[in-house]
Amino acid sequence: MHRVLVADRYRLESPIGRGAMGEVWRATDEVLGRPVAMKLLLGDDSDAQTAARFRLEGQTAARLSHPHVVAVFDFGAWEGRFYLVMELVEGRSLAQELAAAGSLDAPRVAAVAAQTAAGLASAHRQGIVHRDIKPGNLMADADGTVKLGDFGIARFVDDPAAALTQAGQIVGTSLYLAPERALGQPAGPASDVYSLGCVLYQLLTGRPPFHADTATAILYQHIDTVPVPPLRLGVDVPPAFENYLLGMLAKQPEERPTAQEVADWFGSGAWQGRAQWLPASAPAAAPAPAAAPRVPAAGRVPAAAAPVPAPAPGRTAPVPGPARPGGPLPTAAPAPAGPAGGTGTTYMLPNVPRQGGRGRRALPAQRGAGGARQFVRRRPRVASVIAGSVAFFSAVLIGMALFSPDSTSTETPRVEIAVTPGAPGGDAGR
Ligand SMILES: Nc1ncnc2c1ncn2[C@@H]1O[C@H](COP(=O)(O)OP(=O)(O)OP(=O)(O)O)[C@@H](O)[C@H]1O
Repeated sequence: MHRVLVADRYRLESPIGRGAMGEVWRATDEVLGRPVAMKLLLGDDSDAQTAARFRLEGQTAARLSHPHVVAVFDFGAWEGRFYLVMELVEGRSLAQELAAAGSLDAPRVAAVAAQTAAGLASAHRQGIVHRDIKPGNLMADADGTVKLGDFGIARFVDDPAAALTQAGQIVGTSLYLAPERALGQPAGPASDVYSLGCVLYQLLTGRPPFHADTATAILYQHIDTVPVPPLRLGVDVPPAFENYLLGMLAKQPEERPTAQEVADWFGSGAWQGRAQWLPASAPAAAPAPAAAPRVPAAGRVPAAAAPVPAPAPGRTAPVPGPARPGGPLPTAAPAPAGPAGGTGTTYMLPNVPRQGGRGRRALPAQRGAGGARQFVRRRPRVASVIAGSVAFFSAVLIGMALFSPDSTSTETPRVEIAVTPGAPGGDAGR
């Protein structure tokens, strides 16, 4: 059979699969004599926006070099179509692994968590947010090593000009979409951590944390519904694992661990232990949260008997999200479901002006009108000290006003009431 040679170099061998943007082929790089994966952009390059997204995918992924990120080798155009040449991952995606097994056991999910988070952390260090973490974009090679692929809709965190989707749109999969994105805010690194939390939850339990008949209903759940702890679903998972996972699903981006913390924590084996609260957002030099008391496998608390930990104030367990925004959620315009599991959806959202700053700290909702309420909820002790101080100084000032030499009187201070001349009963208040 005559096989096509692309760009005088890549011999197409057999199709692997097809996604929203292109078809992926197994190919041979005839110059270097090695197998590769080649993604060919569907259609031609006349659609400038799609072509720009495809080009960005190549440029974005090419910046990354990490054992848990699919390497990108080449990018170009051939006969009016763009192509991307990638490391060939000989194995299957986590979506396929999940479909075959129904659910995965805790050690496997912990390994997926550690490896994916390590790849994600390397992207975040480069200022790149993936924005489409889902089982279909996690590929496992023959020995189970996970690689994060498809940076097709990633964009640089600090580059507003790189927003290649139409103004007012977000792209992603509703099943894994972070609450802040459901509210129309830009994706930050913490949004990827949330999505990874959703994926891990699904791998463990066999179902995503939120599911409903419509994408809009799922978005609401991301915003204000607390996920059911996996232990309550009868899943055999150590309490520490469950607790940490629920922390990744925190509604507030700043309450989630970073990707690097997730990688360190799962990589340390701490997930085998009893529940513990996540450490407060620590400076980079602080020890990783691996300090969890490690419980030998034989001494594990049986999952069914383990209590579900109560949420710590302002930390760890997901808190009910912010009240629903005043207006209705924007109408979802469903797109065809992707092959990787999940409802692939593009949502029309009102334009949210991007604010300065990067990543987790740049989300406008956390700085908005509800800031004082959120502060009180998160720092109740600090808030009560401030309130007490204000009350104390107010009392001192009132006392000074009432008992200063000019106004001091042995009589009970009188309350002056403004009386409208001629008003009946005008002195009734005395
Ligand atoms: N580097 C690769 N090595 C091996 N298989 C790959 C590679 N990249 C993608 N694939 C596989 O090719 C298929 C299509 O992948 P692609 O990234 O185009 O779409 P998708 O992720 O499934 O969906 P979408 O792009 O719509 O999110 C998937 O089955 C995926 O697992």
